Amino acid sequence: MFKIGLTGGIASGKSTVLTYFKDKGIPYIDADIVAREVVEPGTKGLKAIVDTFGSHVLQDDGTLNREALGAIVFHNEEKRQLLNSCLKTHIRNRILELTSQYESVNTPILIYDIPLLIEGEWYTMMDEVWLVYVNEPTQKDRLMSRNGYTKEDALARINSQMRLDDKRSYADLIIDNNGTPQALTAKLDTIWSERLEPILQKPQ
Ligand SMILES: CC(C)(COP(=O)(O)OP(=O)(O)OC[C@H]1O[C@@H](n2cnc3c(N)ncnc32)[C@H](O)[C@@H]1O)[C@@H](O)C(=O)NCCC(=O)NCCS
Ligand SMILES: Nc1ncnc2c1ncn2[C@@H]1O[C@H](COP(=O)(O)OP(=O)(O)OP(=O)(O)O)[C@@H](O)[C@H]1O
Repeated sequence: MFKIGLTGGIASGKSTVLTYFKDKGIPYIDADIVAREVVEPGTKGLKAIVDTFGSHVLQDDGTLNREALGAIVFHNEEKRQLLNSCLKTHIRNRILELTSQYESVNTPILIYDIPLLIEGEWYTMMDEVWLVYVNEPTQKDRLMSRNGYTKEDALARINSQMRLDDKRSYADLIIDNNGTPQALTAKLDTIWSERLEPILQKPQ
């Protein structure tokens, strides 16, 4: 199974790139979805968060108050590390479990969308790392308009991740997404025909 680790920074365009390949029928694992699964009510992940941060990060219905927790962890490095340690093992185990399931049915290509692929050292298990790259002003503008964040909130989130420029040296392929959506699609068409179709055409 050919494993592609798709990464970038917050709002750099990973989901947009992933959607292109999803539409081509390529299986994927989305770490943001896994990170939501492992904090559903009744999970060990949610218990670890409540034990660490207190029950005020829960909503009345017992689900995680993501906004409240985000407001804490994206403005405080130490608290963010605490959150990471609450969830790291649960996220890791679930991603490895899903990987085995895809492996067992001879999936030819699996794409992992993992925002913290480099920081979390996931890149070591990938055959290729693809970085969706944007410059910081574009990243900030897209994040502000997608999430309605203030400039300060957008920068707090961007600064809580490794700089995109520092991620470049880990990448086998850099997908520049500073241009228009049409320019991105044209790049993805080339990647599809030059890199992925040949793998799919090989006898499995
Ligand atoms: C703090 C939380 C509750 C905020 O939730 P919210 O719905 O506002 O954001 P969402 O989960 O959609 O994440 C948006 C983006 O923030 C970035 N991000 C999320 N967690 C982190 C983190 N711990 N460190 C740096 N960036 C992060 C990622 O780029 C992600 O794509 C949530 O992000 C969370 O539970 N994070 C910890 C889990 C984690 O590490 N996720 C990253 C995937 S491996
Ligand atoms: N080339 C582009 N031109 C203009 N807007 C774009 C482009 N690519 C993506 N966007 C927009 O930028 C925002 C961020 O993109 P996307 O959600 O794909 O990023 P992401 O890396 O998956 O973010 P996150 O890590 O927060 O999940 C979205 O609103 C998306 O529609």
